[in-house]
Amino acid sequence: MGTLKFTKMHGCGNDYVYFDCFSQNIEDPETLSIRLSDRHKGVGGDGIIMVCPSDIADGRMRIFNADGSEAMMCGNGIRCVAKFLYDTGLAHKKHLEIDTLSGVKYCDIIEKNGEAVAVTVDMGRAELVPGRIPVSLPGERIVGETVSVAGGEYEVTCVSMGNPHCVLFGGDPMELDLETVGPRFEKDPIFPQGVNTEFIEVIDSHTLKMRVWERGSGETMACGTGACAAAVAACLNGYCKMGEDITVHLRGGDLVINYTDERVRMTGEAVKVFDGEIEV
Ligand SMILES: N[C@H](CCC[C@H](N)C(=O)O)C(=O)O
Repeated sequence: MGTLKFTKMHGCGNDYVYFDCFSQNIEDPETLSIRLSDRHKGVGGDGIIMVCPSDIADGRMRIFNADGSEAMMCGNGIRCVAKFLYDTGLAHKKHLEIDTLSGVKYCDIIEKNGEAVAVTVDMGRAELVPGRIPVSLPGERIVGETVSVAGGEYEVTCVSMGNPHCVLFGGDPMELDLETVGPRFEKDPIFPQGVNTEFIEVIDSHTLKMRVWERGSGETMACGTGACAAAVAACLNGYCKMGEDITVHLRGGDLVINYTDERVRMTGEAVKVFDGEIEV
């Protein structure tokens, strides 16, 4: 038996248990994520995130959903990883490079009184080719297409931000029975690796309201890659304009997204809640 030091952090209420893996090792992160994500018997969170050393960047992020599955990318998580590296001195730099399973991402720290309070992330290019999302549908891209999915006919736009997203536009997402419809999208066979699903109300050409059902974690208070996918989809469907800032209102807070052909940029908070130790 031993102990692991952790830091609880969140971005817009999307909370994870973070581990400094420069100085400690985690044998079985899948099992640990399932155990610690439990909000009654564990620490509580949407998963765990390991902050690891890297030969090619200032650090490397590994993220595990609450069900133990490892994901390719996490937008709220990478902002907190940047904050962790900056605040702890592991990489006390305003411009940080963080390696992920979907490549190196570039982060700019926004600091106040010597601490990182928010981060701007270059999330890279949005991927629209169905086979690379992946989604098993014909065509060069899936934008505003009505398809049979989740037991019904829905108009969807599919985007990868390193992880798969399915975006739908409609009325107030707070009126949705997300517990019922979310898993139906997540597990639908047209998404061979599962999918994160965003339900969007367009408020105006610069503002979206979003609710999300995340692959491997269920409803979360926010999803950074999901907000990026939603802004990309809003531009592709003509609700918003490329190159202009789009504010996405999520249940846990706001993110500002800017989408161009070359890259998607996201800005949002990164918050430390507490440090702790856990017996393993
Ligand atoms: N559930 C996601 C990973 C977490 C993404 C989300 N929390 C974010 O902030 O981007 C997946 O399996 O692709």
